[in-house]
Amino acid sequence: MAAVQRLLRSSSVAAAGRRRMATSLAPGQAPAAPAAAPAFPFAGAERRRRPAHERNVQWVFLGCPGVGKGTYASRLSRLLGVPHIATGDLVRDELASTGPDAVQLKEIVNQGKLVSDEIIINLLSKRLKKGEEKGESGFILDGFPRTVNQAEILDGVTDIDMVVNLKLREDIIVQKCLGRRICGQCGKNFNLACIDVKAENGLPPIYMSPLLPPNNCMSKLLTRDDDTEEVVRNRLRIYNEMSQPVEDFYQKQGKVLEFDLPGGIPESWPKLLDVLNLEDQQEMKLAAA
Ligand SMILES: Nc1ncnc2c1ncn2[C@@H]1O[C@H](COP(=O)(O)OP(=O)(O)O)[C@@H](O)[C@H]1O
Repeated sequence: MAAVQRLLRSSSVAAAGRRRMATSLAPGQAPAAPAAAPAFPFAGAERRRRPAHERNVQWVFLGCPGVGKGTYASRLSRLLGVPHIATGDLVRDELASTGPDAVQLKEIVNQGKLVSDEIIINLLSKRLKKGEEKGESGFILDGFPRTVNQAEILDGVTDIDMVVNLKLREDIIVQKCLGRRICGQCGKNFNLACIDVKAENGLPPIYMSPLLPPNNCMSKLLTRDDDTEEVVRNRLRIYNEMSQPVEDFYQKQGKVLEFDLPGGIPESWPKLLDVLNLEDQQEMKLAAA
């Protein structure tokens, strides 16, 4: 598999995830037992849990709205040959449909609130089922779980190897969210914000260059309806209230890899690969060219 060839270093990432987990458990401490889970419509209790050596990685990306989960999760998914499943994208697809839930969903999303666990689990189940039928193995989840209830449900049906928690200062996150644009034609994401924050109060400086679109996308750029300052601040408040406990949930299982973003993609990507014990051959070829 191309993805496997791209992994130069011998240790598998899933193993790295397991090692990390193992080292954070106290000697003799048993891993937390999976919580009793409400039904996952497709992946019920009867779904077989595949051991890590029989499948690809199963990772979760956590972090505030706009921190860059989508950017790094999709890069890693290409590198590892696993699907990047973003529940925000599943919700937006549903919004764009004429399905019965679309109008009600739009109202919730545009206020920055969370969609009900039932709806989101239903969307995710459908996506996972479709993938399984196509022979997909492993995943990187982005935007799920966002509540402890969702995390417990997920734990009830599958094993998560590692949780990558991306961190960035909140004032920068707001600027980044307000700079986000999507091309209405090709669907690619861009960011017009140029973040240039000087060192202060013991915090390091941060520079993030804008991610500008090519000329042919420039006139087709759209802003998400939920990327206004008021809604972004509401989403951050909801994240701190509902999703912060998800970090604690996985911390207790010893699965969390904390990653403070040092800057934009050119600074952050190689560092992230380094802590994950991965190398991106493609990128190295480009750099050497
Ligand atoms: N796991 C989830 N639980 C509940 N609602 C979700 C979930 N994932 C996505 N949503 C809904 O979709 C919206 C957009 O999600 P996403 O694209 O992940 O946004 P963000 O940029 O805030 O990370 C959220 O504000 C929320 O309304």
